[in-house]
Amino acid sequence: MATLPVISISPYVLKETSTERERLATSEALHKACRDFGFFYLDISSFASDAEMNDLMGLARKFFALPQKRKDLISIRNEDSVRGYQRLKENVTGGKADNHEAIDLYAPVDNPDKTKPLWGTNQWPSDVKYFRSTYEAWIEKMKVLGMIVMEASVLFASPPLYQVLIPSFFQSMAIGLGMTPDEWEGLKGCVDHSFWVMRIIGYPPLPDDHDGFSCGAHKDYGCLTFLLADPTQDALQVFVPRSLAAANQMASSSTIKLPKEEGTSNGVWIYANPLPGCVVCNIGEMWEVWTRGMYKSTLHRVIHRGNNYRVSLPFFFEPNFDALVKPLAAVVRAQEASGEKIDNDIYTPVVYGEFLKSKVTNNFSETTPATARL
Ligand SMILES: O=C(O)CCC(=O)C(=O)O
Ligand SMILES: [Fe+2]
Repeated sequence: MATLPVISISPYVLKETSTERERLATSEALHKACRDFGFFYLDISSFASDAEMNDLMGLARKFFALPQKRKDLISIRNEDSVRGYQRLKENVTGGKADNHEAIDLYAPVDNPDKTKPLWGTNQWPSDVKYFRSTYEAWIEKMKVLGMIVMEASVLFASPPLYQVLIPSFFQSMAIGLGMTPDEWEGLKGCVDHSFWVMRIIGYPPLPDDHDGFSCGAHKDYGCLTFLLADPTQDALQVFVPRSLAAANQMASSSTIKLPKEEGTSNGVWIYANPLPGCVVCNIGEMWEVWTRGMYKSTLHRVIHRGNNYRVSLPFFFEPNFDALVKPLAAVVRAQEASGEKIDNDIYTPVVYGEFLKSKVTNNFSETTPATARL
């Protein structure tokens, strides 16, 4: 059975030795995957080693194995209610407690003030040696990867348009979604101080009587997610419209009615099991706004019923906190040229930080869980 697309980023990582044809093939594959699924495997073996990834996993496991009291020392309740450690079931998605615990780290801010949502200071476990330095190094790498993938994916978003309108740029690598170089600079300026998020998540097996999921169905908020997960099988599920799953011969774990935010047709949940050397990559809601729906931000969830303790490490490469995210002129040109009818009201401009705040401040009180999705 087919899986989500697998795309190697190595032609962009090893730019000196790759050919333009290889880079274009990667760009085209990224564009198609973002357009069709919003989810794919990114082979990063040319960019990060197995040893690095294993170290991150090992440190996370050491932290989660600590006594509850030691973990609570860095509780989100000491801080701005999002930075730090959340106990099992403290995270809520769609009104239901998620069966996971996690450390959440956010981009550091100037003049931190923990009374302001999202504006506190990160909390690092002092009980696990090398935790901070190892994760800081990984975060720096993921920021670089974010920029590489952004540039690589915008290249091919509407090739026919840029071949027709700006043929002189056809050989150039800086064109993007039919973007002029200035437009690409503008988009880069929306992500060059990414308000990134790193989550270190631990999932005990989901009890049969738990009213909810390991992580309930949601879309990611921002730009690009790079998820490194341990080898546990059949935990992360991605929602794919039925026709697309059938056309790609994808196995489904279950069939359900499409969730209401996705429309009314049927869809299936397919597994996104980890592949060696790869992160699972998906796009967040800001890409949907930038591309007026050309790129899909896809629902996903985690149901971990196995009997091991699963660890996953998503890094969210997000827009700048103050970035104004609005449909890209190049996409509007492409959609108008193709005569596509787009409902503009769905994709109204949004300042990323405001959008994020509205997502995470739903439940800022002592008695209710501190963070919530959807
Ligand atoms: O643990 C996973 O596989 C996915 C977690 C996730 O989707 C998230 O934290 O946004
Ligand atoms: Fe997610």
